[in-house]
Amino acid sequence: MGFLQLLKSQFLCHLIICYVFLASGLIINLLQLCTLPLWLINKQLARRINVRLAYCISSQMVATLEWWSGTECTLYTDPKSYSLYGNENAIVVLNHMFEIDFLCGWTFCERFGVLGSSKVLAKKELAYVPIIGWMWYFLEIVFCKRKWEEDRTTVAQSLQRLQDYPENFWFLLYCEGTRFTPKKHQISMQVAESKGLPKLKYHLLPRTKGFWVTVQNLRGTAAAVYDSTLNFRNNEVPTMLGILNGKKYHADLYVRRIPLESIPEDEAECAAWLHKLYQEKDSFQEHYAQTGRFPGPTVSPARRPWSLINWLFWSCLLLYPLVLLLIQLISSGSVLTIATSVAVCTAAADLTTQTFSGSSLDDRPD
Ligand SMILES: CC/C=C\C/C=C\C/C=C\C/C=C\C/C=C\C/C=C\CCC(=O)SCCNC(=O)CCNC(=O)[C@H](O)C(C)(C)COP(=O)(O)OP(=O)(O)OC[C@H]1O[C@@H](n2cnc3c(N)ncnc32)[C@H](O)[C@@H]1OP(=O)(O)O
Ligand SMILES: CCCCCCCCCCCCCCCCCC(=O)OC[C@@H](O)COP(=O)(O)O
Repeated sequence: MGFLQLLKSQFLCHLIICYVFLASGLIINLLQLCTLPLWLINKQLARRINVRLAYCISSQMVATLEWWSGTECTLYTDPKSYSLYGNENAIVVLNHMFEIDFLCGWTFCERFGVLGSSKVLAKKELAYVPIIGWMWYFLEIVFCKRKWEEDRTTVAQSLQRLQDYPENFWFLLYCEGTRFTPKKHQISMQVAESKGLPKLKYHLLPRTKGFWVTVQNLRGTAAAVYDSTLNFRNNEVPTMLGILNGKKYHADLYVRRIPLESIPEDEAECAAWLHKLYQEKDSFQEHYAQTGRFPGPTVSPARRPWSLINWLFWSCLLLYPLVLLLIQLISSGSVLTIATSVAVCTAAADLTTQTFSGSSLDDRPD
């Protein structure tokens, strides 16, 4: 293990990264709150400011993936579509298999300049997660309760509001609705069988209602669906904790651009179209399992320095008072104060480990 790798695995480094993220995140949430009166006066300006503030939060996680862990992200796509990425609104359909697949998605958003404005159809519970969830409120993220009777109107209304969004955005949809596990897969394939649909090997059966409502309400707003299929080389199982430990992964993303006009408007036809899409996605994963690559040409869009610059800015700003506090603490010589501080840090460390294990964020019953 080299010196740099040893450094990256040190708990103190993890504590610093998390401290900068949490402290800056709460400051940014507060700044976002201050933009509320502006919404009444100039909504578009308020939206643009919030896009930039959100970038300051999400790009820190991207910086951890790109600059700390050095994870490589390769894009398999048609060169004709490539020039459109980042220059139009799009609905992104992504498989949900890995703990960090959203982070890889964010990395591609960063590289195509749409990170601050990127959106997702997220479960309502995530709205209450400090920093990310609160940030999402100001980004007009669409939340669902996964109760169709309620979602059909609330989701449609939230999507309609995006019609005059002043920046290009990608809207992420995990049609599988939850992360892949063998147990969920088994149940989902029983549903497929009962509906007379072909079985999938690498995906859960897609939930079609969210896709249909999204396509219908973003017609005229989004130009295309980006059908995206993600996998990792050499059967890597990437985790947030691995990223924090500086472990380098190799992500491959296969993207097909499908014009929105080619997707059926009728609900049943749209559902059948989505099922067929997932059968195709399954065949791409099979191809990956057999050959170690997706079909078609590859490009590796370069990482940009902004996420690193943003992280360095917040680190300088927030580590300075922390160092001063530490010096004061040690020079106070009080055993009780020092012991209390160590206990608080240990509790924070425990909380971070639990958060990174993802258990609280990812808990739809099988
Ligand atoms: C160039 C680069 C390109 C790309 C880069 C990639 C990405 C970057 C883009 C953007 C990044 C932006 C942000 C990312 C950041 C973070 C993301 C993090 C987290 C968010 C993740 C989530 O929260 S996922 C959970 C929430 N989302 C969803 O659930 C979406 C999918 N669900 C739906 O669409 C649902 O239909 C619904 C939620 C709208 C409603 O759910 P409900 O349960 O009420 O209804 P359903 O229709 O789903 O259920 C009834 C029907 O389902 C059948 N059924 C029953 N059991 C199952 C089963 N196990 N599997 C499948 N189907 C089942 C049932 O039979 C009913 O069938 P009907 O025929 O009667 O409809
Ligand atoms: C700079 C980096 C330092 C970070 C330190 C702090 C870490 C805080 C991390 C918070 C990240 C929150 C991102 C939200 C994304 C969570 C993904 C998720 O939760 O997906 C849910 C789906 O799967 C469905 O779940 P189910 O309920 O169906 O199962």
